[in-house]
Amino acid sequence: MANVAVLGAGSWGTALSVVLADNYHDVRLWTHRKDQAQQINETHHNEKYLQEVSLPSNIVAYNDMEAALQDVTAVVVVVPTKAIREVCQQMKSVLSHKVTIIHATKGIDPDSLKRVSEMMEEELPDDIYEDIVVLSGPSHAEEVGLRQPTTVTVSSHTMKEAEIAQDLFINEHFRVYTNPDVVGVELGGALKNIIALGAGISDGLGYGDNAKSALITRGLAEIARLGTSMGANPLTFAGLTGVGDLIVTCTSQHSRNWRAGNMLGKGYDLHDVLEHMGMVVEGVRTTNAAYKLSQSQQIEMPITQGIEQLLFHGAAPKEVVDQLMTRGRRHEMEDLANILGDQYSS
Ligand SMILES: NC(=O)C1=CN([C@@H]2O[C@H](COP(=O)(O)OP(=O)(O)OC[C@H]3O[C@@H](n4cnc5c(N)ncnc54)[C@H](OP(=O)(O)O)[C@@H]3O)[C@@H](O)[C@H]2O)C=CC1
Ligand SMILES: O=C(CO)COP(=O)(O)O
Repeated sequence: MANVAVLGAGSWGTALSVVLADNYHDVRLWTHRKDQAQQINETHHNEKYLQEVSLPSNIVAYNDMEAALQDVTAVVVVVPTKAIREVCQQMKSVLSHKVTIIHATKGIDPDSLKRVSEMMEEELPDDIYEDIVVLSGPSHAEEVGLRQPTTVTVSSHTMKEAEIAQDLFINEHFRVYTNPDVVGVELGGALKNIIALGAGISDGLGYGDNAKSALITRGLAEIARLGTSMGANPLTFAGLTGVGDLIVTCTSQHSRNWRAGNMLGKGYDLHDVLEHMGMVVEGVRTTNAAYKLSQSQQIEMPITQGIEQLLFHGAAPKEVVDQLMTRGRRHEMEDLANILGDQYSS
């Protein structure tokens, strides 16, 4: 059994700690809030996130990162995308031995346009890890915390590191696959949040299942279009971290992105929506990142473009839907063949 640090005591860090604790690892759940660490250790509940889940005694909360990282063999980073660089800098200042590093964050940085593992590689010295492992897939913390059946994928350039992560997490409730396509796994998990905002907006406007299915399907096409242009394998988007995560995030009321979109569709203002959520809604910043990438790579992403207009330029939800529905005519097979490559062209 291993000593594992989980950096980030939000919903997902807490749920992943439960999986690791169920596998008999000693889990150090690090939080940047001293009062939260104390509260978790006293009550064995995380009162702010995932309150209903009772935490096993082999999860101990820490506020001191140096103490949390002492003698660990693996570190799981689960903070919002915007905190990744800061947390890596803190890690770098106190970690001197080699560990397996896994991240479970889903986003793209709108300033540097980097994926999370790329930002981590920029911030961390390469002598403290072999490779960064990405953990992604359809996995709402609320269900994982209740030990409901869940499947995820771990990905790294070296299979050995992905398999170490697979061994740490896999159990009878939490099935872990491996996939070597880091770019595809990471982009699928980040970009689906944009489409989930769209699905929530559609539901908030009172549109039905036809509209949502259209968003999921055409959303997948634009995710795969940008993804393959950035080096992803198109097959990855047919897997758990592609269509799998897209389905769960667009259809589950656990999804923060869906819920935020739903309020936007009902006419609430973005600032008020984010205040109300009180948890990270990654799709907002990632929409801006993906929009900028689509512009620089000249990739057509009409749904992302519409959501960018709605979030940041005052477009009304109904106006965005009207624009999407009245675009020029398209040939579906040509679109799909373009994503898959020449061998599929008719
Ligand atoms: N929730 C889920 O079901 C899933 C989430 N994810 C991904 O996991 C990532 C984290 O999400 P989630 O846990 O749900 O988010 P939450 O909003 O539930 O929690 C975020 C946590 O990160 C902490 N945090 C924020 N900024 C910093 C910082 N600078 N330094 C240290 N800690 C910080 C927050 O602290 P504070 O309380 O002080 O704000 C909070 O504890 C996201 O990228 C999300 O997309 C992936 C799969 C499932
Ligand atoms: O990534 C998730 C499920 O796989 C969580 O999505 P939300 O951030 O929208 O809740």
